[in-house]
Amino acid sequence: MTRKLDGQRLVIATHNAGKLREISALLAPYGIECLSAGQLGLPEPEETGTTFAQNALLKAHAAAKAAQLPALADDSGLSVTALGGRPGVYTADWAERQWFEGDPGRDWYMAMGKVEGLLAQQGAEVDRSCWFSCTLAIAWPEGDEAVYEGRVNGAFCWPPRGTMGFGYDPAFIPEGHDQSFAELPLAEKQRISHRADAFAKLVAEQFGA
Ligand SMILES: O=c1nc[nH]c2c1ncn2[C@H]1C[C@H](O)[C@@H](COP(=O)(O)OP(=O)(O)OP(=O)(O)O)O1
Ligand SMILES: [Mg+2]
Repeated sequence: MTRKLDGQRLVIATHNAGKLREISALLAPYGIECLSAGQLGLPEPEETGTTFAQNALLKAHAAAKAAQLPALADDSGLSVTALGGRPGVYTADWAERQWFEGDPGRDWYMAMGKVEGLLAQQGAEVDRSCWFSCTLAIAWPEGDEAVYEGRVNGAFCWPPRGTMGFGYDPAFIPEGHDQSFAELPLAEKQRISHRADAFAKLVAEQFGA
């Protein structure tokens, strides 16, 4: 049986401000006090896994152990069909500035441009379909764990559009919409996103009857 959250406090084991905002909003109706990894001064573990689940578990266990509280981590990324699912688990790495110019920090525009560059090599008629994946992992200090996976399909658009959201949002148009995740109101992203899909499964198991 999966362990369930029984206390009020939960560490949100992410150093990404955009994720923290979305996860805190998704948790708001459930009376959970969210403590962020940044707020607690927790280190950012190296993401050595080769799957979203491995990385999410690694981040959740590291935070749970360090804070001695249950912790929720999110590992996510964008997979492009015509690129064989890349960048996938390596989506954040593609945005590392040092990858481009030996300079720490992240540059989403450069990373989206790298995806576009690889797609453009395949010609104007290239399949632009892609999907965002999100794996949420909860870990407890005693070692228990729970994993929830979500996905949203869409198309990679270029040039990027919109100013809301974070990361690759300006280049992603979810299926059934004409606007990118960075143009849609946050409430709509929170209804259909990969994170929302994983979160619905978490809610059903953790907070369900
Ligand atoms: O809704 C999203 N909208 C736009 N971009 C997104 C989204 N969800 C994930 N992404 C991108 C951001 C990052 O490049 C990668 C996740 O990488 P990932 O390692 O899971 O997160 P991260 O390093 O930014 O923060 P942390 O590990 O501290 O949670 O996928
Ligand atoms: Mg990361």
